[in-house]
Amino acid sequence: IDLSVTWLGQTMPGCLYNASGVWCREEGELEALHASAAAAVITKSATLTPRDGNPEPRYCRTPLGSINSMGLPNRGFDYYLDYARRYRYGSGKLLFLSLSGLSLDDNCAMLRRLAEEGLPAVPEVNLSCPNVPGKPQLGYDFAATAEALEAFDATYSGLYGVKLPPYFDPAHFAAMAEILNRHPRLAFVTCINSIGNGLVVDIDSEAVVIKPKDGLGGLGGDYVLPTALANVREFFRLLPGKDVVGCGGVKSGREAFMHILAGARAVQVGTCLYHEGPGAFSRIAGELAMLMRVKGYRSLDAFRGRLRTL
Ligand SMILES: O=C(O)c1[nH]c(=O)[nH]c(=O)c1Cl
Repeated sequence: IDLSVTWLGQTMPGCLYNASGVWCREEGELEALHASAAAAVITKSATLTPRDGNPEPRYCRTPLGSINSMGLPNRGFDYYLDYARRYRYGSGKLLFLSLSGLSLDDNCAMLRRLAEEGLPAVPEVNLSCPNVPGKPQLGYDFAATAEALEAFDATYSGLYGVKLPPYFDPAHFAAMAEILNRHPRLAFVTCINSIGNGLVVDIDSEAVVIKPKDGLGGLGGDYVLPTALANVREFFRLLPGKDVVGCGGVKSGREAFMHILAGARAVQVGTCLYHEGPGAFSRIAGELAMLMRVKGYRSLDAFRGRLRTL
């Protein structure tokens, strides 16, 4: 059973890695991911300067997944760039740097700095952080997204990707695809980020469960799987020549299989990784391999994007 993935001009040993934000803010966490069965590593979304993020409690586990309003706590771009300078690319495990500047200038400054280093690390620009008060999600502003991508192309000459928020309407899928298809070096989109601004209520305390934004936060886990699969399948259809990375609701080989069937090139794990730790990657990979064996598939190419309609 071959779980390897060839994309971005490289071959990584498997198809699973972490969702940005989870188990990837500190170097020790990143090293634990690299040492695990994860096939790649992506860093916590970086801002130009370090951030403490929102007041706690800002993350809560629920029976169906998670809610978070972290507020972009991170060590700042230089910390992750330094890690990228020392990363062992020879392992075959790709390194992605997630960038989430608080302005277009900040995103371009980080892309410019990354371009100057000429490192194999691949940028994934986050268009979808839902938890910085006063900052609407760029990915829901089509004009601003179009402007940003023009600036990214002018700043960064390599391949890059974007992390998209979930969309919920065919007109929005079409509008975003029309914009994304203008950019040949935009090699992949990662679908989806958390479903923004959910509200979890604790009926015993009769209160919300996180402090920021009066309890509003991004949802992950079982809550988001059908929405994640829809975004993967729609953008797989609408973005010829680009890769789609599936993210959302993956907690076993079953959901990883669904994402790949929907068209995902590779699959990220967030909420499940937060709760289980990096051991989740070998478990999920083993379950996926077993599923493929039972179904008679020897590689991911044998079923990627083959979701049947009725
Ligand atoms: O609050 C966060 O840090 C956060 N939380 C999310 O669920 N997605 C994001 O992209 C970010 Cl940047």
